[in-house]
Amino acid sequence: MSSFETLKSRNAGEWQAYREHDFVCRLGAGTLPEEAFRHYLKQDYLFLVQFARAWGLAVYKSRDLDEIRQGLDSLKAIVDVEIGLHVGYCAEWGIPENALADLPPSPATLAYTDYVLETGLHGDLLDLHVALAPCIIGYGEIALWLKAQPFLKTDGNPYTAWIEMYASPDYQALVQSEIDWLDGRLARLDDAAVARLCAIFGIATRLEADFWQMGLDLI
Ligand SMILES: Cc1ncc(CO)c(N)n1
Repeated sequence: MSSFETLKSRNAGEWQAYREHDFVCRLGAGTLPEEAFRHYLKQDYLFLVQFARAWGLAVYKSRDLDEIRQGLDSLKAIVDVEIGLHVGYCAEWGIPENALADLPPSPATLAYTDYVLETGLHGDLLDLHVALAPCIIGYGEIALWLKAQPFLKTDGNPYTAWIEMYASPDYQALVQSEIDWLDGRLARLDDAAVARLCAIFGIATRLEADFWQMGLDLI
């Protein structure tokens, strides 16, 4: 029987490269250049706006009211809470809101957001969730992974608030509900359908790793 674990284990190399990317390790060690983090934060604002659209698409791709409610809850959480927190967080890092609005997206941002939206547009609700899984579930796993690493710097690490946000019980509960939803859907599929979804998951995971790399390359 397939589950979220199947998507991960069949893309083990991609998943590890994403979770343990140099950008992530340097965040944990507190050695990431602040310019790299600022660049990442700005591009992540653009990502979150497209992420909100992806949940709008999930509402449209829904087949019943329960699915509509689930998509709507996620859309509202992003628009009302997450983007607001992100704008506040950017301000603390010296990036004013008006610097975010007409920012040009980096190629890595475009590649990732276009892939998610394109996958959802042409596929069904499960395709869209699988394309979003590395992002929703990955950040939760990355935060917990970092907290278990011997190189983690806790005192005076400027990135502690970021790590704690994704390690928080609130975020972890969101991760668990996404895993549960995916497990329920994946359990019913035949091998060919699972193989197709593994391919989507692998591409989305690689594009997430490219998003980290973009932070280091400052483009
Ligand atoms: C690129 C990216 N992936 C995932 C998340 C988690 O919401 C985020 N904020 N940004």
